[in-house]
Amino acid sequence: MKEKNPWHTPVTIIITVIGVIAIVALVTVAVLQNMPLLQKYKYGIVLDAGSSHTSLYIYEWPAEKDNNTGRVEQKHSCTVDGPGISSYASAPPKAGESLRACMREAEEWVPKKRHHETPLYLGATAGMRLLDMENKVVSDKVFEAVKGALEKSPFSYQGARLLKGQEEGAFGWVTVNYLDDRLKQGLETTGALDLGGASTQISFVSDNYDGSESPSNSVTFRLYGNDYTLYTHSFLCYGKDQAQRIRLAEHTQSGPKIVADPCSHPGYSETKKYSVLYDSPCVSDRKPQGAPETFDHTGTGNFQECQEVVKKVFNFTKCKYSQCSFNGVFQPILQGPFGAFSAYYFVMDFLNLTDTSITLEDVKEKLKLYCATPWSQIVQQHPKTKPKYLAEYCFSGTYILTLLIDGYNFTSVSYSDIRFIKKIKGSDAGWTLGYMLNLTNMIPAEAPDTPPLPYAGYVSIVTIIAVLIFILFLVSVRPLWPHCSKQQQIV
Ligand SMILES: O=P(O)(O)OP(=O)(O)OP(=O)(O)OC[C@H]1O[C@@H](n2cnc3c(O)ncnc32)[C@H](O)[C@@H]1O
Repeated sequence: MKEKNPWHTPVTIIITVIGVIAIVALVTVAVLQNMPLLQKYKYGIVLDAGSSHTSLYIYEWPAEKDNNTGRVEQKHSCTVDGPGISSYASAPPKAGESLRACMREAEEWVPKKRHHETPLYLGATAGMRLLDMENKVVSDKVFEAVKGALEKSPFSYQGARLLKGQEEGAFGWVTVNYLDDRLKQGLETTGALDLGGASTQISFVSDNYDGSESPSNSVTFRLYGNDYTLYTHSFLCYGKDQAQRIRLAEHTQSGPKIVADPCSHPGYSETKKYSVLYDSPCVSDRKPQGAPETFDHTGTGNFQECQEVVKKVFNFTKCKYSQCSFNGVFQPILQGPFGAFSAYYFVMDFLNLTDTSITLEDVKEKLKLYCATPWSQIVQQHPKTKPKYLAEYCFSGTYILTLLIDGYNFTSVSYSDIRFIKKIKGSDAGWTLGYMLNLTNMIPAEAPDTPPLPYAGYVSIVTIIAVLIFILFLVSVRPLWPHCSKQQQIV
């Protein structure tokens, strides 16, 4: 006699098989329906036409995300050979030609099938702002030349324009905070310090700034459901190249033949043209009368004296607001942290001073030693560095410290809130990404709705519920089974 297993009846087997098939089908459909699709990307290109040079940035983001809410990252950058487009004032068509190599590179980096839908922007900054002030006709010709070159590309050309200083500052702030994920998460924001060749920008959110005092310094944003009133100011002529001109103009008011410069290394000597030094709207009205054609720019390498000379670049006498930075410009109380990029980074990185936990006293001591180092030794130690940069690091470091401390009122305590940065998560810090995010509406005003569960959670819950339903079903039909009695069967 063998006891027959009640589960081995045909009805039970059929129900079980159907149930298992149903569970497998349900889970498979749930998994397939929600499986991430093969990643496809969209692209955007921005050209930063700066005073010293032009850079091209290619950005990429996942194509399948709704409302373009996927994370945007820098895929590639290309530095255009030669100077900034404003330097082609005497030969505007060359400004357009200069972009050709980087545009060709972009065609290789962006998949061909995406070319026609990839937006292409060019934004020109302080170099073109100065040229525009100096000679509007010529600056228009330079713009025509670059527009002509960009229109010929296979990308979706969206325009080349002059950025306002305020836009440059605000979009730099957007970039830094977007890359740091501070906007999406509604975290306290980071201020942005940008030092270019011809202008410098400071942008930050301060609890004691609501835009009512000096409204021209305020920019308001609503991003991911949060409102921001940003303080921003751009100082034209206070980028490091133009500040160097203003400082040298102070030295050369009497048109001397020899200029003994405390901001250049001892032993440094270079013959320079007065016409070149004063060829900028930042200094052209100060050109000394009856000066010789050239002067000998020699170095004495004295940091303290250099600091004194650099301080003269700023005007601290007048302020019609509750508080000012310099030149009578309103600035609310600083509120950090801050990210300092472009020339702030290039210079402080070269001088090994990006670590802001070093005290300001130590930073000054290091600069003092660096400025006093003979020029021959500097050249020998840095054979690969561009001589133009090398000759100016003592000035540039001194200028950065003076701008931050005397100009913007950073103290020995708040100085440590500054981070000198080049890239954040692989993307360059600068205005270009913020500009593209804004023009493509990629940062929504309201926080996008997100599914209540992540993908893995969703699949797990569907599986568990399916198994539970099946068990429940089996239990509920059990009394109907024909051979489910506890009696033994005689076989
Ligand atoms: O914003 P604007 O004012 O138009 O200027 P830009 O766009 O040309 O300014 P960048 O940020 O590209 O560069 C800022 C300055 O840093 C200089 N620079 C670039 N690389 C450098 C390096 O490695 N060392 C020192 N200086 C550098 C450059 O010549 C500029 O004077």
